Amino acid sequence: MPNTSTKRKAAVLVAGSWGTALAYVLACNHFEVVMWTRTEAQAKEISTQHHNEKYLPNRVLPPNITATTNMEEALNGAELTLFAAPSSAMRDVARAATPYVEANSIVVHATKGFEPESLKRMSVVLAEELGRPEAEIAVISGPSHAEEVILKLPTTVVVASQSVDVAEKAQEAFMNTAFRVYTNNDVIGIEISGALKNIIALAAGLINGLQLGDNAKAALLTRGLAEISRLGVAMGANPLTFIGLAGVGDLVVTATSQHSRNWRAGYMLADGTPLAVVLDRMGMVVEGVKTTRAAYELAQQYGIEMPITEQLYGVLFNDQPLDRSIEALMGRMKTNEMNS
Ligand SMILES: NC(=O)c1ccc[n+]([C@@H]2O[C@H](COP(=O)([O-])OP(=O)(O)OC[C@H]3O[C@@H](n4cnc5c(N)ncnc54)[C@H](O)[C@@H]3O)[C@@H](O)[C@H]2O)c1
Ligand SMILES: O=P(O)(O)OC[C@H](O)CO
Repeated sequence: MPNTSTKRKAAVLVAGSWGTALAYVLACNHFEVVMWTRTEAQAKEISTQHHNEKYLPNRVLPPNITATTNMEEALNGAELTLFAAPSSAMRDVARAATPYVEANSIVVHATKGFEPESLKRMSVVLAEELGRPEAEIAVISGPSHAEEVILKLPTTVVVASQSVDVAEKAQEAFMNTAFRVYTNNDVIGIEISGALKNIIALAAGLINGLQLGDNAKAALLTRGLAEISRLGVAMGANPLTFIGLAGVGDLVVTATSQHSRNWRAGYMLADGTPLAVVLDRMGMVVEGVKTTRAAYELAQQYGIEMPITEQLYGVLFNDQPLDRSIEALMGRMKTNEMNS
């Protein structure tokens, strides 16, 4: 059915905390936003009660955000299509959406992670499923907790695409006085920094939980950024991206905020709570867990040293005691700061 409305429409797939917060930004910018969600109950809650209680408790959504479980209804006539699924679900969501994404719709994703088995970046997964050139896909990333975006607290992010036109159209759609959007063309760097900072945020939660002090936290962030950049550059990123909003900006906000699910998961792990119990208690996606495995494997593929990732991998997946990990990091061979 052709969309005869003159209002600009955006589709947001799916309705987790980040999809909902970005839907709110678009709604503030006068888009008619239709979210796609898996369950009728959530679609009804959003469309009729204007709440998404599980993912953004106590927040009222404006009436120009509705939700549906019908993919065609969500995507029909949308000039912008935003994918905000967890990385492990991106391919399935994209595959279900593919027949209905408008040919001229700007495609943006907001996901911070890699596809678990293939280790592919999200724009690669989307390009494969949607049958679009990678160059036409944009990623939105940067220091941005949904809990603050929904309160209209000042937030700055980056939209990256190899296509200047796509990046500028996405910038125009999202930007407002509470939500400042920069453009960038380094999709690889933006996607890698957004994914890998979650590993360091998990480790930061552990450091806080173990009360290892501010010196340790500062060292973690700095050396964390060094290993993120090393892998990123090996994968084709621009090194300068890592000192930008999606790099150091997002690393700081995720590793120092109690809003962060990754930080909170690390904090809970510090007292010995098993990973499965932590994830169950969180009830929301903690991308850093799967990303630790992905980065560990990518580091081996690219021959890159990532000592923090390696130690966290041991803690998460091989029951390595935390004190052994600290010893291993502090007892590494003497080296030059600029080497590794
Ligand atoms: N929450 C934030 O502040 C924030 C900010 C920036 C980026 N992100 C990124 O956005 C992505 C989504 O995170 P979130 O915070 O919205 O997660 P969330 O846990 O709040 O919500 C996840 C949503 O995905 C849905 N979902 C899960 N598996 C699915 C599947 N197989 N098919 C369809 N739907 C599925 C869930 O029902 C839920 O609605 C992550 O990559 C995250 O790193 C989050
Ligand atoms: O809550 P987290 O840990 O998934 O982090 C949220 C955002 O990525 C912060 O920019």
